[in-house]
Amino acid sequence: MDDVSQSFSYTARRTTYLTIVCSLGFLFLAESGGVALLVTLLSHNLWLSLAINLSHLALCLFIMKMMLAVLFTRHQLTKTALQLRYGSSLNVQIPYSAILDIQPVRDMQATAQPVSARYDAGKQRITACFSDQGQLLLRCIHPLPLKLGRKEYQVSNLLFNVDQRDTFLAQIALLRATGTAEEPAELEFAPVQKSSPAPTAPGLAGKTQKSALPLQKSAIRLQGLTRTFADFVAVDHVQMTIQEGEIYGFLGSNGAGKTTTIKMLVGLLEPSSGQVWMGEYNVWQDPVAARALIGYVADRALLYERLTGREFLQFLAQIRGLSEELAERRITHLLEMLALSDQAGQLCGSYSFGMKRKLALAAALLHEPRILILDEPLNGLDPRSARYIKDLLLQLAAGGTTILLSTHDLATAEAVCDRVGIFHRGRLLAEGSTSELRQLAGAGAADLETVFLQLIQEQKAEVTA
Ligand SMILES: Nc1ncnc2c1ncn2[C@@H]1O[C@H](COP(=O)(O)OP(=O)(O)OP(=O)(O)O)[C@@H](O)[C@H]1O
Repeated sequence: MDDVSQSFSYTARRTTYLTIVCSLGFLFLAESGGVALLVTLLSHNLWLSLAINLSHLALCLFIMKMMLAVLFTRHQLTKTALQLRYGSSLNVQIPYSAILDIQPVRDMQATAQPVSARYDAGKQRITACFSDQGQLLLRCIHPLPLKLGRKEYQVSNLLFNVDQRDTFLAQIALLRATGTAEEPAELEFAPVQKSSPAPTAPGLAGKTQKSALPLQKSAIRLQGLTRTFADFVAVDHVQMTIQEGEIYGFLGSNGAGKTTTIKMLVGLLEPSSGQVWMGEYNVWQDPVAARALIGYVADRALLYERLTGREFLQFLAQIRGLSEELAERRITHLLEMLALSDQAGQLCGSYSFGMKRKLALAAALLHEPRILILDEPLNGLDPRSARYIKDLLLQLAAGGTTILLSTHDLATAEAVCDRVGIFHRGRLLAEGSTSELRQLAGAGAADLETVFLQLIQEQKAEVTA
């Protein structure tokens, strides 16, 4: 087994539990002892009474052992996996790479059940709790075959308790970040270079300056992505890789193909050819798993006009399967963060355009997606809100969220994006950081606007030549 980084027990209410178990054990022992004594007196058979007494004692010890076992809960964080141990029936290892997320919850129902670990086939859940304090719900990316007792089950999520829940979450977040970087064997794709030029950029390939990145997982990958409408090629063999935690901007004039590309990424428009991956999932072969990773804000916000802002978010939280308590906490936080708290009780239909966009962003962030895809996120926002959203995007990316946004606003791209991809007539003309693109465009390109116009000009010249 790997080195144990930290181990967590669960002791809340241990004394109360121990008192209850001991009292019950004592009562059971006294009662069964009385019955055994009665049998001895009535039967006058020494061997029979001895056998009855011994079997009662064995039964008592067995029940006590079962009930006390849960007190020896011990969860360990190793370099690559979380080892969950609860009583004598559950002892499983879950690799960090298999974990979708871990959320604090409070499921009272779970603790109203017997204390032994159990499996719920409907939810594909193992519940290993004996208190509603310090509960965590771990969701797996894929159902995992895990053993409970002697049986193996397909498990999508596990409910368990830990002491020091916040420390546990912080520690596991750290280990997941470092643990995955130490697992090159699990990388779906070879490490790529930050500004690998798009093969669909004739005449420009090789011009971008490459800068090597530390080993990272790709969050989004497009391979030969193409979409035609009748004879018109709206997106033409686009090839790109976006790394985890990167902010990537799609730049391009009207009709360049940005929205069409985004729609294919989020599973709304089927590509004519080519492939798209979100993390390890192919969007068109494994759509449910891929979409679970994404938060998406369309260029036109679609809201339920007859619900209030808060009701709309509550409705989406239910669809996303968030517990009521967690949903309320996140909704309140997001409404505050996006300065919508005062309007949360008003109907969405009465919201201004900018407010609708902010509410759509809150909706996309509800399930804390690993990948955020935003089509023109700053359109229609006042300068203060726009500034606020930009800061928020930087914060999210610093926390590891991958962000892909499309924009016409070159200043935004320059201020926020790690890299930009310039689209023109459905093709990815060039990509790189703004300084790389400036170099690419040659002397005199002082800003992204000059680069953008120059690249498009070059492209026109190439087409006419
Ligand atoms: N459903 C459709 N049927 C036919 N043509 C379409 C369809 N959707 C998009 N197009 C065409 O594909 C091209 C790319 O459109 P897209 O919306 O992707 O551009 P864009 O870069 O997002 O533009 P903008 O910045 O103006 O939003 C356009 O010429 C558009 O007319």
